[in-house]
Amino acid sequence: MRVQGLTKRFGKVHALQGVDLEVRPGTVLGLLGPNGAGKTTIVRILSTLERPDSGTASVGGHDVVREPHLVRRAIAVVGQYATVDQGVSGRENLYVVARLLGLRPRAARARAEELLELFGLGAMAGRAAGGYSGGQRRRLDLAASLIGRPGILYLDEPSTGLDPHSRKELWDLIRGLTDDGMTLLLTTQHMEEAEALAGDVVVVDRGRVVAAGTPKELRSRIGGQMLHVRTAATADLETARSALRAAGLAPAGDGEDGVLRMPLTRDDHLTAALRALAGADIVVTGFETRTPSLDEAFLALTSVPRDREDQ
Ligand SMILES: Nc1ncnc2c1ncn2[C@@H]1O[C@H](COP(=O)(O)OP(=O)(O)OP(=O)(O)O)[C@@H](O)[C@H]1O
Repeated sequence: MRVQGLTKRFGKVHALQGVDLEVRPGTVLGLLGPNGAGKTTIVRILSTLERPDSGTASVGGHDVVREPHLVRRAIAVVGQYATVDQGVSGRENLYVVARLLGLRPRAARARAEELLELFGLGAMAGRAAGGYSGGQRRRLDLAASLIGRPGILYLDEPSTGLDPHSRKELWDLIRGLTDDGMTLLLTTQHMEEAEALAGDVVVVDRGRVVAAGTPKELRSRIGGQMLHVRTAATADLETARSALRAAGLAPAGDGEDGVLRMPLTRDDHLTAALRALAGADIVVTGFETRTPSLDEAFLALTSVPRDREDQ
């Protein structure tokens, strides 16, 4: 899969502003970014559901604009919301998809059984899919997408809404797919998911690639420690943020949970932060350094200051 200089506008919204990325055959690329970053737009273009305004994209060697039918033949897409028919059994769901893809009844039945087994759905195969748990439904959806043996699979936020146990089960299944040589493009908002599944990660924010590398490289890029600042009054967090920015520092995230976070990428950052906060007219109730979590690393990568937006 190769994407070069992809742009896409929806009215005034610049959803993609020149995206480049590449997924090598047999690997998993994690496409990471916050809400509205442009992930779904990239996947929709690569699925031939949307045309780019400019730039090129090819999938399995086929251009998405000039050879959409060949692209569609090579891929399968698993969305955020299960597409299974809730009224019929898991077995029936897979059988119907297999028949729609042109398999004869006997081959369709065999393929359905094979996938039910592979995805640990054998025991509930005869029950209506509407009664399945979230994790079971997601597994059925994944199984349905694999019936035609696609070489390339797009997974859109595969574990959203699943509990930790079901999420791990799903991750194991997804890992198994690449052992069989499949190429995967995975979109997610969670660094943890990208690290669990993807060899390479591309971070997009506001329609641009802001970082690319292995999950480990991205985590190390923000340096060793993270500063956490709390203030007595919530409104003071904004004052603290402005004071840090004015001192040339780069606080990250929206402070939604009452904590302002900032990566400490240089030795003098901590002293500079102390000075900036001491000079602001606020009551600081917490000031501590921590090893960053993966999500904090991600936040730091996607926190482009507002004044640099859309330049
Ligand atoms: N059909 C559309 N019409 C208008 N605006 C759109 C359309 N599709 C996407 N957008 C806008 O383009 C931007 C990128 O959206 P996109 O859905 O690609 O983001 P995303 O990274 O997938 O977000 P999420 O994680 O929330 O799914 C957003 O500002 C969105 O509102």
